[in-house]
Amino acid sequence: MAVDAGADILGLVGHMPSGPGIISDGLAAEIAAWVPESMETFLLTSETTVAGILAHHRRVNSTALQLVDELIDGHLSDIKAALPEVKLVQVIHVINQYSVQQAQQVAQYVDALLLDSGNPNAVIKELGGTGRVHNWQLSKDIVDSVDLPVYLAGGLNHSNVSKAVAQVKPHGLDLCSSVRTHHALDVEKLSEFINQVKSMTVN
Ligand SMILES: O=C(O)c1ccccc1N[C@@H]1O[C@H](COP(=O)(O)O)[C@@H](O)[C@H]1O
Repeated sequence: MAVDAGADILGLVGHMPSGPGIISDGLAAEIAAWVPESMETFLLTSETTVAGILAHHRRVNSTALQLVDELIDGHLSDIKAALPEVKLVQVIHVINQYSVQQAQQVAQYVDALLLDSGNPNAVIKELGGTGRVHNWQLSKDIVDSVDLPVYLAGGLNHSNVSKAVAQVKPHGLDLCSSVRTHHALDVEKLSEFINQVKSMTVN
């Protein structure tokens, strides 16, 4: 569905404490093996140890790992050393000025950053898929202060995406809630969003 609608990257959402798009590792592996080679597959993992992340990747075999939480043991460079061919994308949940420092600290160890609106400190952690917009000025500060691709996520939809792109100037966009109906991916909403983005780049 997402391939037909014109998406460049497929997000495969692993086990999460919350969020609408979770699928089993078995299904994620099937999708990762099936998509055209030109398409990237981002495995969203909430694992917080190097061993857990490597094991999750072994089960799915995606082209990239989207780390939606912070590591509690080991280091990002251990993951890179073990999986040099896999793109590492660290999610920064943009909350306050500390988020900008956090982004700057991890930037040297990963291939890209993804700025989202979760709350890892909530009783039930929110690690994405919230449908909420965050402070785009902080996101802009991050884009301006790191030298790697930065994706923007968090509450994006067809009516706010032009403003988001104009303000933050991200490398790419990621979204979930606004292209779903009754929790399932809605191809019409996704096509509408992608067409909106494509018309912005043409104009
Ligand atoms: O998609 C999900 O269900 C999900 C669950 C838990 C963590 C991340 C998840 N997806 C990521 O959430 C953001 C965007 O979410 P939204 O548009 O604000 O709803 C994006 O990075 C997705 O990859």
